[in-house]
Amino acid sequence: MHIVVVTISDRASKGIYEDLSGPLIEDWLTTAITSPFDVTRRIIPDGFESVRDTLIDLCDQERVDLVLTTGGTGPAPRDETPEAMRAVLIKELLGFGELMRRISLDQTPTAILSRQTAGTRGRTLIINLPGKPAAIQLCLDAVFPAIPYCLHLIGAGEIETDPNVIKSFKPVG
Ligand SMILES: Nc1ncnc2c1ncn2[C@@H]1O[C@H](COP(=O)(O)OP(=O)(O)OP(=O)(O)O)[C@@H](O)[C@H]1O
Ligand SMILES: Nc1nc2c(c(=O)[nH]1)N[C@H]1C(S)=C(S)[C@@H](COP(=O)(O)O)O[C@H]1N2
Repeated sequence: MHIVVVTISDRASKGIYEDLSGPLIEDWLTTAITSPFDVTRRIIPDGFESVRDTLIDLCDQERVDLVLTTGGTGPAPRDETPEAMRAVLIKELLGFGELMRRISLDQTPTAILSRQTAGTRGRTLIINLPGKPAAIQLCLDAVFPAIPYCLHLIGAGEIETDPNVIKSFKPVG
């Protein structure tokens, strides 16, 4: 199970501020997943080509099972993560963005500004999270119960979670 966390931020990629969201995602995964996996992190600038080329490389060359991105989902001119996703995904999974926006509204009214989405390309599942560190745990707690089954359905690696942290749901039969 190979997982890659991609932080998408002009300023974090230039070292103007420290990337907090990428490490938060890695820590969350380490707490929640009990089966063998490895996780690597990348930090890239915002922008359509930057995000598209990174995601295609991770899916088609690196054959990563799960890609979690953070940042670039808002309405600002340089926020082009959703446009890049549209160029990369073969199947969009709209429920991920819908659930994360719904749950995030309890935290902030600006949750509706995130255009985060998810989907698959080959045997890779890609999920966007907002850039704000405060969004990470909330969004992962919300959507992760469905991720092991999704990975199973697309023929990616199998994943087990600690039921005290995340109860994965797998339909029987
Ligand atoms: N990866 C991150 N680590 C730490 N803080 C972050 C991260 N991403 C976003 N933030 C925080 O959330 C704020 C808003 O994030 P947003 O993604 O809108 O940044 P931005 O204004 O588009 O600029 P940039 O893309 O250069 O980070 C940032 O100013 C920063 O304080
Ligand atoms: N849970 C949660 N979702 C959130 C936020 C947040 O603080 N918590 N910030 C919102 C804000 S202010 C913006 S602009 C959008 C897009 O952020 P991004 O461009 O960093 O991805 O995510 C939104 N979703």
